[in-house]
Amino acid sequence: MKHHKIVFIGSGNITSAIVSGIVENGYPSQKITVCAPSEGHRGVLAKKWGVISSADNAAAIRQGDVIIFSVKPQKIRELCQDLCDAKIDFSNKLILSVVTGISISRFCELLNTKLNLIRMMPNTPVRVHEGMTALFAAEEVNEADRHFTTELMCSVGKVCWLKNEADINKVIAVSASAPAYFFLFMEAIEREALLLGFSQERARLLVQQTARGVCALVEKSSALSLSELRQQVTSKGGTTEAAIEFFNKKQLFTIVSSAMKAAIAQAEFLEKNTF
Ligand SMILES: NC(=O)C1=CN([C@@H]2O[C@H](COP(=O)(O)OP(=O)(O)OC[C@H]3O[C@@H](n4cnc5c(N)ncnc54)[C@H](O)[C@@H]3O)[C@@H](O)[C@H]2O)C=CC1
Ligand SMILES: O=C(O)[C@@H]1CCC=N1
Repeated sequence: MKHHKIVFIGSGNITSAIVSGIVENGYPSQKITVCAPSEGHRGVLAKKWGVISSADNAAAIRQGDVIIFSVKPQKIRELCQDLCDAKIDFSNKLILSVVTGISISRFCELLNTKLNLIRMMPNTPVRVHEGMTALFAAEEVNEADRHFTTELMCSVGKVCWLKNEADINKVIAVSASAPAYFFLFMEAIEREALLLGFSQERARLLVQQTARGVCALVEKSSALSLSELRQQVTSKGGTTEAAIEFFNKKQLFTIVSSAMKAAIAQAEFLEKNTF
């Protein structure tokens, strides 16, 4: 992989996960700058991974080849206004954005220029090189930039390219927000294990190792559907059946469907109402 100078604008959760993942996998830390107004997270990243840290977005962007926007959507307008005031030339840079709810056309409008922009929707497991990242590029983005972005994110997990920008909002519901759904489910099982009298350490082990085993089994069993794997655990008249029947009675599928629709609706709301 080419080692371009990468500048992250925003040093929060997802930047931290990507930076940790790519540096651990050999991306040279001195080719990475992390920006944020306050020392906090960027200081931690600089100390832990040896990346460069800066409070000056404009100066960092000027010397960067690849700029990754990684701030909350609510911050983007003010940020772009500052960058417009600084009269930055974006023409020879690859712009990557993980920002939810900001379309390519909106970004160009806010920065008042055409951008060589790829939207990325990663998830926090990039931290352990097991991320899932969806990508969408504007038509004019060249093959070399698409290739660099694919390689960068493949170094911390799997990548898929989307044909429609609108699918970014769907991917948020399916894979970007989804780690939180799995954590929530694990939390619920862990909490009940504690109430059943297991120690914190034992409860965590039981939940964690089960989740790990489930993922490994799913990966090894590509010929079986998820439903078939579930049925292999569920004996007629047995314990699992009793639990699954309860989930079904409470309409777990409807709950999950409504939750995912809520995530998509929020992405669409942010698209329309961030400004
Ligand atoms: N956390 C996640 O799992 C994922 C987040 N995203 C998206 O990534 C973006 C960032 O999310 P998080 O990292 O979770 O948020 P966060 O709140 O943890 O981090 C935001 C960062 O932006 C910085 N910031 C705020 N204003 C700034 C400015 N003017 N200039 C430079 N930096 C500034 C903050 O100091 C902070 O470091 C959001 O748009 C989110 O939707 C996308 C995929 C997954
Ligand atoms: O909750 C959020 O808005 C971001 C987008 C995907 C994961 N976290």
